[in-house]
Amino acid sequence: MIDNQPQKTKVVVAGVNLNDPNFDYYMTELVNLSEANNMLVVGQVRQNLEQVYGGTYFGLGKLNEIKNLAHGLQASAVVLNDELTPMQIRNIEKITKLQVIDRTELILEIFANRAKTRQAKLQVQLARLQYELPRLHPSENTLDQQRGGGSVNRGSGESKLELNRRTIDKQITAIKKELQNVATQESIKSKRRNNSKLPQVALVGYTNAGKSTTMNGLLKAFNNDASKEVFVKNMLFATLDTSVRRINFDGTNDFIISDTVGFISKLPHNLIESFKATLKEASDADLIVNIVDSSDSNMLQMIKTTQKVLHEIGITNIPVVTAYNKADLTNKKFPEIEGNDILYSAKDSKSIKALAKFITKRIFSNYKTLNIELPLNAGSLLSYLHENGDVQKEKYTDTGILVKVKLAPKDYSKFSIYKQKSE
Ligand SMILES: Nc1nc2c(ncn2[C@@H]2O[C@H](COP(=O)(O)OP(=O)(O)OP(=O)(O)O)[C@@H](O)[C@H]2O)c(=O)[nH]1
Ligand SMILES: [Mg+2]
Repeated sequence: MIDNQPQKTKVVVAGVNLNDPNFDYYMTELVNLSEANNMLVVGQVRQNLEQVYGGTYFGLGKLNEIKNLAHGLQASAVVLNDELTPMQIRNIEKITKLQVIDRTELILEIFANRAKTRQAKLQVQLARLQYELPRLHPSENTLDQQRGGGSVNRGSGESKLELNRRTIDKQITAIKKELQNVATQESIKSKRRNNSKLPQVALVGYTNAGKSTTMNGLLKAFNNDASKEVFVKNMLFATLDTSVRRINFDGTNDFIISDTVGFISKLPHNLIESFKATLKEASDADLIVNIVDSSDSNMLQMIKTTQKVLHEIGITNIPVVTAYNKADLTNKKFPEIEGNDILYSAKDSKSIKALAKFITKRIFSNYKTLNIELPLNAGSLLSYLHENGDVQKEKYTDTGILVKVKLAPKDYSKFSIYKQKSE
């Protein structure tokens, strides 16, 4: 049989611990990320420091330890747990004679390999160029085919560097423009959905927690259309886009459900920025379902990571429920609901039904009826209510417009200032 598996690159992972209680967890993630990038982790090195060395990140003794370990184990690269400065990377390469890959570059590379749609590809390309731009260096000039060292070539190197910068700047502008076009098309679609008044539920969470499997389980049980199913795979960042489906769990209440890109700690800032359009469904949601792999020993850190990323993308005041998935891999009884938590397995049909009920109850129980009096000249507010709520009564009086309307929580708080004094 022919082995089609590409040869794995042997690497050593290394990190500096600045007294961080989560350091072990970050190193575990780094190993998983390296493996997701087709690398074989053969060794680990760590150094406890009060602060990193400005020029070399690690101390010199530690760098020699990394060099000797890697050479002994035939590793060709060292993967580092932080985003390093270009100078630190160059110095470590010089001292260790190893290829140096920092955490940001590693994540960008995985995303680049996984991206399938035009939007995802553009988003990753943008983040990569933004990462590379400040890292251009005269001696590492990609346009300069004949690399020359020393002072003789410096002049030409610098002008080529300028040229390189301008080329990348131009590429960045072009990609941003194209992304804007894609985003406009997406936002038209999303506006159409918003105008249909349907509540939106976003499945979010740590990568590989089972968001897409959950989405498929729900679609299979309640939608019956196999063509609507999304991609599932046991690997980090299987999903890099947002899939949106209309669904109905109880025969009366339709809503929109979305599955999106998974999270991990220390997601590169540029990447989050570039993926904001993809994450828009989550920021517009009425309910966030944080899906967690309950069989993983790092479950608590994974929940915290998701909360942190949600905060970074500006999602702070949307109700969140936690769905503890993969209960079949634990010895706990499931499905089980407790307050805003559910323990379930996306692969178990009884669980999927319980999850559907759990979600339906939470989105629709949040809806409230409000009796308000709008000013007579507030026609635009009234049309907003017609578009976004269920207007049950509307009466013009001498002093204003009396309206009885059923609203989602986000609109409820906006309109409570118009509350009728006496009802
Ligand atoms: N045993 C078990 N495996 C599950 C369950 N849910 C999901 N999985 C598996 O977990 C792996 C990841 O599932 P996905 O649904 O792709 O996870 P995801 O959260 O969408 O991951 P990303 O898109 O990479 O962020 C797959 O191999 C699934 O088959 C579950 O309830 N039990
Ligand atoms: Mg997925």
